[in-house]
Amino acid sequence: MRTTPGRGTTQPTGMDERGVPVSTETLDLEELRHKAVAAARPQREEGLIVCENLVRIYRAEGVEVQALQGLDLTVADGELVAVVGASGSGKSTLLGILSGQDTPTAGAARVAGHDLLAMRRRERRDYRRQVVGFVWQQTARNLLPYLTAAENVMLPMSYLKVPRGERRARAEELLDLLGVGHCRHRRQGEMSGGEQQRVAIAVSVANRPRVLLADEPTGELDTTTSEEIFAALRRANAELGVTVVVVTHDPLVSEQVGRTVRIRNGRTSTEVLRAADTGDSTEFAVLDRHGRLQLPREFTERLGISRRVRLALEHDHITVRPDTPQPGPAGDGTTGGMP
Ligand SMILES: Nc1ncnc2c1ncn2[C@@H]1O[C@H](COP(=O)(O)OP(=O)(O)OP(=O)(O)O)[C@@H](O)[C@H]1O
Repeated sequence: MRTTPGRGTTQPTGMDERGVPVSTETLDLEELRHKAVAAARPQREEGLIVCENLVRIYRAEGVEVQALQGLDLTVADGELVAVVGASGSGKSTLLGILSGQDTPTAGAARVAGHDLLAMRRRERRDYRRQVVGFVWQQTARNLLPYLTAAENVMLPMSYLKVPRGERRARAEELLDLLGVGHCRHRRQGEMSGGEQQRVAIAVSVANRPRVLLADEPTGELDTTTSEEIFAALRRANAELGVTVVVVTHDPLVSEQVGRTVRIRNGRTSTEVLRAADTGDSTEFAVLDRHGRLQLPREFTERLGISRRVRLALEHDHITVRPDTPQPGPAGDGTTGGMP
């Protein structure tokens, strides 16, 4: 006998494993609860960094801003990935979450086995000291002005109580690796912007983090100096094995790194992969785990696509067409489409 939904009356219809009578309504609710939990549970994906359906909503003075709207991103151990996107697309928000400075509103984010939504204070502190390193855009923000370059690199190691001799040796090794060994005795004001950023990279990797996060590290630099910074990031990635995620506005970045991920409206939309041997780049649309993809605005505007499209499965591709037929280029009545 079923209960009437919403009435609050429950009729015993069976026994649970302890022999306690269970109503149909209880069973239904239990089942629904299990289903909801299973649906919300992210599918485990391999990767050093795994973001699934990441949402970050800011609330300020009664106004809500959805900075991340279900972002998926997987970065393998040892990768160097650039994140690009228009201003306000959510790049810094993503980096703030990955660095452990901010927590997402919903979704899942794991970095090197740390669940970024569940971290308590102590784990978060250790995570920020040892698992991730950070380089900011503002050169002045990365270094303490009254310390020399070598002292700046040694500082994070002192938090982990690394012996002084070891600290000095590693600082010198890192500064040499990044091409700024000549700056070891200089203070911030005695170095160029590019040198300061390379010292900042040395500081960020001093404690051997698994991940290096850089937010617009070339934002205040000219093109040549920017290339030096990307070369330093590639060096840190190749020689130290640190996984690098760099947010940038630099339009030429896809020539500097193997993988460039574009964020649009708080979600990953496209990726450019660059072949290591030929240097050829190919752009892909990103398909999320629900099969959703974002069509490039220039395509949809060109074909007047706004709310709906027609999909057709061909033997080796899918066509996406406007819901109303468009005249072909030669006025031949064929429809415009996107193979
Ligand atoms: N603390 C905050 N409070 C309210 N809204 C915020 C806050 N931080 C960011 N936002 C909003 O969230 C959205 C994403 O911001 P975010 O800084 O992540 O973008 P971005 O892609 O890094 O932009 P930019 O390239 O200009 O730095 C924007 O609409 C921004 O106004």
